[in-house]
Amino acid sequence: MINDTKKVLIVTAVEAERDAVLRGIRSTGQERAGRIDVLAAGVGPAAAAAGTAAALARGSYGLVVSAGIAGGYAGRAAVGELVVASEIVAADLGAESPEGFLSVDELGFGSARIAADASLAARLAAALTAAGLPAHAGPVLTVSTVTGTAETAARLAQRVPGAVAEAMEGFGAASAAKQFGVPCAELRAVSNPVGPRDRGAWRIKEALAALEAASAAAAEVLTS
Ligand SMILES: O=C(O)c1cccc(C(=O)CC[C@H]2O[C@@H](n3cnc4c(=O)[nH]cnc43)[C@H](O)[C@@H]2O)c1
Repeated sequence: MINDTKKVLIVTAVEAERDAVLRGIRSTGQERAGRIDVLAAGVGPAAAAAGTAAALARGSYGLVVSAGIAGGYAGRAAVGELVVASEIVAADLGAESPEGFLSVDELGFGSARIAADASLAARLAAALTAAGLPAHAGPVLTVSTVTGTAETAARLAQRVPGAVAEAMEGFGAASAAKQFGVPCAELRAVSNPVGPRDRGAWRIKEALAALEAASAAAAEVLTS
């Protein structure tokens, strides 16, 4: 925790993710659990931003963590593995043009990238690895539409070299944290490969179990 008088806010999309995070944190002890609030704010960047901003306005938090399940990019993060964001990238925020995609950075409207707290991200990845959980650090993309074709997967992987995973809330939570001057992180468990849509192949139970284990392993780093 960056400021030990303040609490940690973990933001998930859905209640199943929130419950997995809470199970993991509570397994490490009540005192630690009392220093972390976990909020299910809804699916997508707008819900995450609104929910995170409302919580930050109400409470006194020193860190925001976007957490949940995610799609993993081929060769970067496999189903059941964890990812820790080095940066959180709004990968589809911009404009199409005949010459290709233009990011908001190129359009001159701010930035589609928010850096995660680098020291925290490194300590998180190390804690997961030390607990025997496979973890990969790199850019985590935020998309408003779940990737469902090999073409889109390839395009996004090319747009953000080194991308390890995609989800739908990180940039929203991180934008709210940035507005409040609070550092942020993103921690996800991979439920599916990014690529041609096959919802039946999503391993949600396995990913939620990995998220629970990761939350237990991460609790000390988040609160110290
Ligand atoms: O049906 C269930 O039991 C269930 C339990 C937990 C979570 C879910 C979700 O559908 C969560 C949606 C959430 O997952 C993220 N996600 C997962 N894979 C991807 C992906 O390939 N691309 C983008 N986002 C992904 C995302 O953050 C959604 O909010 C269901």
